[in-house]
Amino acid sequence: MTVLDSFPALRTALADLPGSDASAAQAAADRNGQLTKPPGALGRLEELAQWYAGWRGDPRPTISAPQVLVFAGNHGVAAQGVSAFPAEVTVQMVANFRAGGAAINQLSDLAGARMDVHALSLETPTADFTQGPAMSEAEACAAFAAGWDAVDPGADLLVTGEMGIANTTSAAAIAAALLGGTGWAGRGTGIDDAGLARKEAAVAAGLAANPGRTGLEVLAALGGREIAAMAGAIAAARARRIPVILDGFICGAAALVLQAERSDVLDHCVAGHLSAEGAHRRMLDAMGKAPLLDLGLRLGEGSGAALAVQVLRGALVCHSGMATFAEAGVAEG
Ligand SMILES: Cc1cc2ncn([C@H]3O[C@H](COP(=O)(O)O)[C@@H](O)[C@H]3O)c2cc1C
Ligand SMILES: O=C(O)c1cccnc1
Repeated sequence: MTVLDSFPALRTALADLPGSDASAAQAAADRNGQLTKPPGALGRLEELAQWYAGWRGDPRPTISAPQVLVFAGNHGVAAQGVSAFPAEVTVQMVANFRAGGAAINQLSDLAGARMDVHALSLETPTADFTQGPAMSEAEACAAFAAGWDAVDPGADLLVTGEMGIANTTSAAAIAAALLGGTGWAGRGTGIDDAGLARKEAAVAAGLAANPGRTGLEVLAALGGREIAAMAGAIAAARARRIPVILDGFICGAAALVLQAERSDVLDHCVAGHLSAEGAHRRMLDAMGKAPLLDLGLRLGEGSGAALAVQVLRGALVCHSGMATFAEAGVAEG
């Protein structure tokens, strides 16, 4: 049982995470070189298949048990008028997820994924970070641990998604604190110009009220429970060698927190898509990740990542199912 009750304990857990299986990745690369296609003709699909093979320790893998995790949390900073929607929408959408009515329900079904929804203390929003830390260390650790424990050890692929009105403000503040610069706030649910100005002011106030923090301290100071839980789930997936497809801007903020703690911690993750939230590209650049899809989505919930499961599946059905030149009697170039 991994102990996750303090930041030092979380740091120990992150330091202990395993790496990819180099011999499985090499065997997959060798197989890729023998498949009936011109070298490199499947583009990024080839790289994806080898990456997945390495993490699963299987040179010829398939995806049979994907899991989609949706975490929900409420944010004190919503009181600053930073979302186009009221905070009650968070709990209402949790009911919608449970009834099967949200976009992520449809996309999880399409991906053949198990989908679990975890509502995290919705009746107790985080504190408004423009005034001080959003969460205590204990609260942040509890949410991280909830995310860690939510990962199905039998899953062979993980998508992490979220729901939390005002969480694009929280994600922007995390990015600003960890990466520096300005312009991290975007339109989120579709806020107007006055709202965007309030959002930028809230991010600036959050940084001023929570100075000099790094990694997990930033998560507690400016994050939310669903963001902490996504960070915990992404880390737990690596502990079990389960590859992760990252979703949009908010999921990206959770990933950034982990990266700030350990620079190579996201090696088991790919970026599912480029969100229409303006600063997502900058965030992905900082992670060194190129998105698989670019469809103008700005929903969250794990939606873009769930769609990208199909791309990864495409990579693996080719890699694992194709004939070699020798098997098919096709002449090599
Ligand atoms: C009906 C509805 C469903 C959603 N599903 C995801 N989000 C997305 O919007 C929120 C972030 O945007 P902001 O920071 O502007 O509040 C998050 O809950 C995110 O998951 C939704 C938002 C709404 C309104
Ligand atoms: O990219 C995201 O995750 C996102 C963008 C806008 C609103 N909700 C989520």
